[in-house]
Amino acid sequence: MVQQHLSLSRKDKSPSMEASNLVFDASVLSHEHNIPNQFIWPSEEAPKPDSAEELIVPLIDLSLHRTQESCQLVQLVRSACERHGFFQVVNHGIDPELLQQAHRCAESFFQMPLMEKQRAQRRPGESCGYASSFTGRFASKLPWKETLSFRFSDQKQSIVEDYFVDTLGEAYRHTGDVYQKYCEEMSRISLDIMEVLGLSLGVGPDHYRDFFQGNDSIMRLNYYPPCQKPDQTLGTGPHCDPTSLTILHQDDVAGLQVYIDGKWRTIRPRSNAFVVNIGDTFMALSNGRYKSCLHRAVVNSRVPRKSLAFFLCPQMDKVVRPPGQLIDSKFPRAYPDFTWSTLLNFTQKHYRSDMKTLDAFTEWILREGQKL
Ligand SMILES: C=C1C[C@]23C[C@H]1CC[C@H]2[C@]1(C)CCC[C@@](C)(C(=O)O)[C@H]1[C@@H]3C(=O)O
Ligand SMILES: O=C(O)CCC(=O)C(=O)O
Ligand SMILES: [Fe+2]
Repeated sequence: MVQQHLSLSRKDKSPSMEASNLVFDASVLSHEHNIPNQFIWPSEEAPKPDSAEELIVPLIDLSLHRTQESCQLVQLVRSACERHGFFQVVNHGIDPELLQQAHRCAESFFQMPLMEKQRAQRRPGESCGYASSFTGRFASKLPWKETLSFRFSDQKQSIVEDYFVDTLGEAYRHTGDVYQKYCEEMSRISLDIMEVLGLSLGVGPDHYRDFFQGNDSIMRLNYYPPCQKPDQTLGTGPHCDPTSLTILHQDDVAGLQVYIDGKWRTIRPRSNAFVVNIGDTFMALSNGRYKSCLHRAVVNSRVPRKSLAFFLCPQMDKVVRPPGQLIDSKFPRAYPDFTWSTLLNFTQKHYRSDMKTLDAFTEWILREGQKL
């Protein structure tokens, strides 16, 4: 049976899941030269002052999928996903005006006073809402960022627009409409990418597309205010996304870094491209053939940085299990069956997502008998 609500006693929680009493008000802290200790990361995790080299990841022309030239695209995707799980998509058909509006609406939201943003305050244990850093959620290694997260469902017509109007009022209908359209576009290109991933793994174009039909995804607006000590903190700490596929658009400020061959490397922003990466759930769906790779976001002392992240997730109770064709003696079953609902709960209530989430989760479900 699927365990929907995991009850966790306090003693089960790791110290990093404890809350701090701090308030992160970016309008004050971005000018502060002495940043609070809770934002200072240990030196082995803090970014080095020398700038990271650029990581060149393949540019996938999405307009070529379902054409005779798709063969080349499929090969590029396969080699990127076997190596590190990062690639970019261009010619995706997303209206540049919609993209611009999505950035503008994020800018307007985050520039409002803290009190106004807190009307959408994220509640403990929930993955949606506004968070000014994660002061109420974690005690140390706090991220230098503000986020606004909300749910998108392929099956609920105006879920995003309703979220904005219900949480922030009628004045946010336009913003809600922009993100509703943006998420619909993200969902559309996710399914196209799923076709390419299916072909690249030899299971055909429909297998993963069908699996993610009716997806129940998470959209997150990330806002990284300037920080006067950018070498001591991180905007988003090192982690692998627990979700299935992430489609990220960065504004024109660099900050995304991927850990490859023992080094942090930057993926520079390109206004016409989305950065796509494989998450832990897709790694499990590919039976470990495709990598969910460690990445982070750094901050700078001069300008704010924004990124828009669409985290593709399956329906909550869908069983995450790789297709039979991907299980053989070279690739025996790598992870047990699980549901996205259980993994999401694990990351929100029990374990702070990092580079080891999937292994920690696997051990946990086997130990706790949360298996299906
Ligand atoms: C399901 C999710 C949890 C996080 C948001 C989405 C996908 C990525 C996860 C996250 C970004 C990984 C790094 C740590 C985290 C706490 C963060 O810094 O935002 C993670 C998100 C979260 O748990 O809120
Ligand atoms: O802001 C970025 O560039 C990356 C953010 C990220 O990795 C995330 O939100 O999961
Ligand atoms: Fe991420």
